[in-house]
Amino acid sequence: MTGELAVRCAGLRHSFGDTVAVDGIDLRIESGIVFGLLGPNGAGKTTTIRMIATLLTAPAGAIEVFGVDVNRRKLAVRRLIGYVPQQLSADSALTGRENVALFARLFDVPRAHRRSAVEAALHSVGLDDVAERTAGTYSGGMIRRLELAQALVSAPRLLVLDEPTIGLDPIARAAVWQRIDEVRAATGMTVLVTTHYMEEAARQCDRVALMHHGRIRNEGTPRELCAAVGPEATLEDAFRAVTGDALGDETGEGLRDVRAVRRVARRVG
Ligand SMILES: Nc1ncnc2c1ncn2[C@@H]1O[C@H](COP(=O)(O)OP(=O)(O)OP(=O)(O)O)[C@@H](O)[C@H]1O
Repeated sequence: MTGELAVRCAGLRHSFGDTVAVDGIDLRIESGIVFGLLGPNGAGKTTTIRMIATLLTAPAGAIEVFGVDVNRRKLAVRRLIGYVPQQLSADSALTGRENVALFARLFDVPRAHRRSAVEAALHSVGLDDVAERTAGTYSGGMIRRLELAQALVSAPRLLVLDEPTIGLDPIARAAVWQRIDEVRAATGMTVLVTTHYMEEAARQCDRVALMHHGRIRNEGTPRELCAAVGPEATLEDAFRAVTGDALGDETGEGLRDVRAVRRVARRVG
């Protein structure tokens, strides 16, 4: 580990009207790690990462990505980041290859390298064989891997994933993480992921922050956070210990109430 910071946030806030979504967050994410932002629906995770990914302006607070100021140099930051949103970002009418090529253009991959970058991204997620099929014919797990390829095509130093495995079966979830792990091993890419799958976070994340009502309530390695609660404690226990309630429920859906499907239904091509 180099000690270089991939992300630094200080005093980050955001409100939607009267709703305070993010209420003064400080974060330091070291380069090269997988960092998990955990919490129930409505905790403020998506709002936080959208500000880090330059998609939402931070009205208060400072954010730097690899030392670059997000508020002042949005375009420079965008070149460093691959972002996989919770909402569907693949076009079901385009082939897998066309979808990735579109992102290569959008993210300014130099024309001379575009074709090889697209092929490398498709290969890295194991979709080479189906690249000529329209995305509308893909399974949920394949769509998620296609979206990963879209985010990876610009060779980001920071990959930001919003609930990357929501609604996927265990095999598809494992496949998504396997691909992420392989790219990390090859490139040293940093990963920032939001999730409310606590077991997955315990397995995949080097460090996690527990978020509740717009604030970070605790941060550390999964092992540290669990050990602080008890010898047999899980991350869910660690979460309960800091929030003091039955796992959040900030929007009426509990932490355990995993939405069965992605927010936007897949169009069938
Ligand atoms: N565009 C918006 N307009 C109004 N309120 C919003 C908007 N986006 C988020 N909120 C509210 O801000 C709060 C934080 O939402 P956010 O989506 O950041 O939480 P989250 O932890 O990512 O949860 P989820 O997993 O459900 O997305 C919630 O109360 C939510 O209803």
